[in-house]
Amino acid sequence: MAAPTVTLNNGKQFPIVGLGTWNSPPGVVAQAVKDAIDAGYRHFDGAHVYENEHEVGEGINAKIAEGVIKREDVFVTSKLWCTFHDPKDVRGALEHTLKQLNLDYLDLYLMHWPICYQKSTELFPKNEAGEILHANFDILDTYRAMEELVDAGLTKSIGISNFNIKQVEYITKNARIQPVTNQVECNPYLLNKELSDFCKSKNIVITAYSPLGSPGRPWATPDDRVLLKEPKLLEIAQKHNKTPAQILIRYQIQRGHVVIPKSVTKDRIISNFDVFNFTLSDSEIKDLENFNYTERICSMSQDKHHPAYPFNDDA
Ligand SMILES: NC(=O)C1=CN([C@@H]2O[C@H](COP(=O)(O)OP(=O)(O)OC[C@H]3O[C@@H](n4cnc5c(N)ncnc54)[C@H](OP(=O)(O)O)[C@@H]3O)[C@@H](O)[C@H]2O)C=CC1
Ligand SMILES: O=C1CO[C@H](CO)[C@@H](O)[C@@H]1O
Repeated sequence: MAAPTVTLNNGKQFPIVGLGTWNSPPGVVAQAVKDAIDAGYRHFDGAHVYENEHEVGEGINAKIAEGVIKREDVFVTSKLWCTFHDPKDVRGALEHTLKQLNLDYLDLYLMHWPICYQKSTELFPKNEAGEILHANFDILDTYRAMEELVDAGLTKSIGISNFNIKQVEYITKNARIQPVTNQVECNPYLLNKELSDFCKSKNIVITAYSPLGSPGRPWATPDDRVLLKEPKLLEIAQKHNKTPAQILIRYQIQRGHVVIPKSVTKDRIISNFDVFNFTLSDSEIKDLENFNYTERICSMSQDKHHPAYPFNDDA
């Protein structure tokens, strides 16, 4: 089955379901990418900070070499990490990612966070007291350096991630090249309605990350509520003869979002893509949105004093 897409504000096609790759270990992720391509995925979400881009590229290139896909058939996303916000470091960061992926261009490059750190070989540079070494580049200056990457043909599109409404507005009002997406956490524990509506009004697609509640995140504790085990979700899944994960992925699609579930498990990779043959009713969606529990998985709380920290207005 051809991968269903949405049309971005620059006319490019963005496959609605992509494979997430955070916490996909080296030694495993190349096979996951290959399994995903065989299952019909044409969209891969990566980042410098995931430290596995070399293998993500290996998986993609293996399938190109086999003749299963051509480069132009897949949509490859990466993200500018917080240590490279200085406009003069932006191009080098993308070139490094392309080298890791062994690709000539990206389809989409996102500013991973509006917050930024001092340039470093460490991903999270810290002082001796263990505090993050923040930097203070204006997100618009960093974004303008990303616009030049489109001009240079190094990426087809650019976008943002973890930006709040004010930050999205600041970029859209001043950008020469509009961001195509804002990639943000979204699942029934974090609905992000206002942000989603605002982005829609600006013709910016929401890409929903941690759609399954990120059960494998490194800091999950036994006391955390587990989205995939919510009784109402299990009931809806049973009714449709679908898995709870398929219901959560379908929920994002019906909100008009693009969605990037991560898995390195072949049968999950396959079933997470089998979400285009059923529809949730309005009342089922209401039930999913009524779990009465709010959780932010990626809060980056160590950065809450940075002037561009996006979640200080959150309840
Ligand atoms: N822009 C940003 O700041 C962020 C972006 N992201 C992106 O979004 C992607 C997805 O989010 P992520 O936080 O990884 O979490 P997800 O919500 O996608 O959950 C992934 C976890 O769910 C498990 N899983 C996958 N499919 C199923 C299934 N069918 N049934 C049961 N369990 C399942 C996976 O296990 P297993 O792999 O073992 O099968 C893994 O432990 C990331 O991988 C990354 O690409 C994520 C966080 C922040
Ligand atoms: O994409 C992400 C996953 O992990 C990172 C932390 O290690 C987050 O900062 C980030 O948003």
